[in-house]
Parts: sequence; structure tokens; C-alpha cells
Amino acid sequence: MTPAAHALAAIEVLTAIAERRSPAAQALKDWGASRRFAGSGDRARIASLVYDALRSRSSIAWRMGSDEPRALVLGALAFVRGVSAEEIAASFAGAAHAPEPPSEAERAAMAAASLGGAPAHVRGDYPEWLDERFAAAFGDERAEEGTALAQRAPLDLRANALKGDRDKALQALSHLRAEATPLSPLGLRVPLTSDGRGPPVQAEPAHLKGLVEVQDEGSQLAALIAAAGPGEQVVDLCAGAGGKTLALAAQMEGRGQLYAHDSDIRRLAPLHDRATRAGVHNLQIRSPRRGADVLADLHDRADLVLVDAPCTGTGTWRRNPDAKWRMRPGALEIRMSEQDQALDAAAPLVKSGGRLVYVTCSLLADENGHRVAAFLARRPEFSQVPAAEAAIAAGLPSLARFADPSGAILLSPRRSGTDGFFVAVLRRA
Ligand SMILES: C[S@@+](CC[C@H](N)C(=O)[O-])C[C@H]1O[C@@H](n2cnc3c(N)ncnc32)[C@H](O)[C@@H]1O
Repeated sequence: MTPAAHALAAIEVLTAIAERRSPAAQALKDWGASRRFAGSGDRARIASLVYDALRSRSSIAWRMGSDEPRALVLGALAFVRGVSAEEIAASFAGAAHAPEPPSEAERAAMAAASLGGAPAHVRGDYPEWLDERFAAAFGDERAEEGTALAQRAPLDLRANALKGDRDKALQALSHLRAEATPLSPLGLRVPLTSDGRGPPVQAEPAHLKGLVEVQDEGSQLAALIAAAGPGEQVVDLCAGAGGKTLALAAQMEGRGQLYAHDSDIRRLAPLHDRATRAGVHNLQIRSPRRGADVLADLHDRADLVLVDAPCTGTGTWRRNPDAKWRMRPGALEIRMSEQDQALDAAAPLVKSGGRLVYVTCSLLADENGHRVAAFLARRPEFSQVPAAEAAIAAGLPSLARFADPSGAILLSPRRSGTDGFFVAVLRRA
């Protein structure tokens, strides 16, 4: 397929998303299923263009004067990828499957468009209903934070200390031009292609042998701040597919006991194979069983309980731009109540003197500091420890600058160049 055919396909997919309210991943899958001629490379290029358009949807719409799929794709080419109107016209002209070349009005918009006078939510490409919350979190810098959240995410990996160190991983992935990440001592970053696609790192021998795991640098840092120690009893309460479980396991160097739990058994399923590949031998996966408290024997025993809580994922919008436009106020309310439940489930597991580390990949105070404050009011036996101190103790003094006034750490694409993460460290008396 030609670049023009990719643009036409991206317009078709964005039309399906708008008309059928389909999630982007589903719309892309449906598009591919009915067009077998498109190979995997074509599908990846189309997806990349669709996601570029979605990441910057409101600022493109403002500049193009339209939020129609065609305007979004032209705008993604022009403003995200820096393709000139002339180049676009030349590539569309005469191609078999191609959108109409840009009209005079479209060319003028692409050449002259500016975001001057646009409100913060348009400049920052986030939903208008979240403006107040973004203002509470970031004040006058909310548009810049939003803009950083609308960039493409890098492809980050974590070197698994159970299998080797970062130098070994860098060596193993030197053909992908992997480089060390700036903040995590375990992190590697693999460059993307100019149209935003990453190499298939999961097929690399280094991944198949467990030397590296795909994990955003912010997620790595959250796990490092939690600082599971060798010999400790550690519970990862909301383990999901185990991204942070595996990071905690590596910190424990095979000593002590790690327990992974999730209320949704399907999410835990991949962890069994992932742990084997990563060489983790001190992990018990406690799958949920209807009507049973599968963690009952751990009450008052854990040195560390990690609550990597379910959240709106506002911090990961770079990877999932579809989610930011699909998010509704009702979903935020549900997540807040789930966060309170997860914290209440974690509290009795922590032993006297033990830590409860609360993590979200959200940037909204409702899900972060407000949940911690409400928990501390319900559970006076816990108090908050400055996360900067925990970071320094974990050998990460450079993270102290990301501390917020409450003592938690807040990472974001703009602040730390990572996905957005909130980390609060609580200690039980
Ligand atoms: C942010 S995801 C976890 C991601 C995972 N820790 C990782 O690093 O890959 C949150 C998880 O919490 C789970 N969850 C929600 N409420 C829970 C609860 N009360 N107890 C345990 N798990 C819960 C969800 O099923 C979901 O898998």
C-alpha cells in the first residue's frame, strides 16, 4: 500500500470510530479483517497514523477548523509529522487508493494554522470536562502537560536483574540502538521509526530469555520506590499481568516471599508464563476464588503491600489516546471507589512497621492525593512517609524533585519524560 492508501485507510478507521463509537483497537482490527490485502506493516502504519490523529485530536480540529476524520488525518500528517501541504498533494495525486488532494481551504489551514487564542484543553489536547481537574493538578502549565501527554510514547524496557544487568541488555539490543534511560538504573529505550512504530522486541532472544521486560520507565521507578527488600514478605495486591510484580521480584533477588493477587483472574493469567521466563522462583500467585479470602493467612504479615490501583489511566494517554476521548465522569467515580476498596483490602495485610505503597497511573488528584487523604482519615494507624526519602533510600535521589507538597511523587511526560505515575508511601504504626 502507498502512503496515500494508508491515509485513506486511516480516514476510514477514524470514521468507523466516530460513527460506531468503536474503540480504536477494535476499529483497526475490523478494518484489517475485511481487507486481507493489507499486510502487517501496512496495518501498523495505518494504526500509527490513526493514533497520531487521536493524540492531537482537539488541537488538529482547532487548526483545521473541522474535526472530520479527513481533517484529522491531514492535520496529523501536517502538524504531527511535519509533511507539507505540497508533499501531501503530490503523494495523493494519481495514487489508486487515495484521498482527494487537499483543497485550497485545507492547504491554507495547514500552512497558516496556529493555536493562538485556543483554550488550554484544546492546546493540551484533553477533554474539556477535565479542565478544572487539570488546573488543580498543574495550574497554568496544564496545556503544556497535556501537550506532553499527546506526544508518542517511547518504547522502554527494564533489564531483569535476575538474568543479567543493564549493560548486558544494552549489548543484546545494540542492533536496535537501545540506550540507557535517564532516570531508571534498569531502563533501556529503543528508538521508534519516524512514523512511530517500535521494533518487535518481544521476539528478541533477550526478551524470550527473560533478560528484558517491556515496562515504561515511570512504572519501573514506581516499583523501585516501593523498594521490595531481599528476605521480605511482599504482596502485590493489584498485580494484573505482573509488570510491577516482576520488577519487585528482581529487587528481592530470589529471597523472601512475593505474593501476587488481582481481583480479576483473567488479568493474572499471563503472569504465570512471564514469571517463569523471568526466572522468578519466590512468587505465589494467589488467584481470586469466589467467596474465599485468598489472602487471609497474610494478615499483619507483609513488610510491603503494593497497591497499583485501577485508575483512569490519564498518565498513559500517550499510549492509549483513544481512552482520553472515551473517558466519562462516571468512570472516574467508579475508579475512585475501587481505589478506596483496594486500599482497605491492603491495610490489614501490612504488619506493624510495614509499608503500603499506593500507585496510580493517573494525574488526577481525585485518584491520587485525595484517595490517600481519605484512607489516612479512615486508618489512623497509617501515616505518610515522604516518597522522596524512599526514593533516596532506593538510590534514586534525582526523583526528589518530583515530590508534591503532600510528600508523594508525581511523574508525568512533561515532568519526568515518563508516563504519568503517582506514588505515595504509607507506614503502619
Ligand atoms: C493498574 S492495573 C495493575 C497493573 C499491574 N500492576 C502492572 O504493573 O502491570 C490495576 C489492577 O487492579 C485490579 N483490581 C481492581 N480492584 C482490585 C481489588 N480490590 N483487589 C485486587 N485487585 C484489584 C484490576 O483487575 C487491575 O488488574
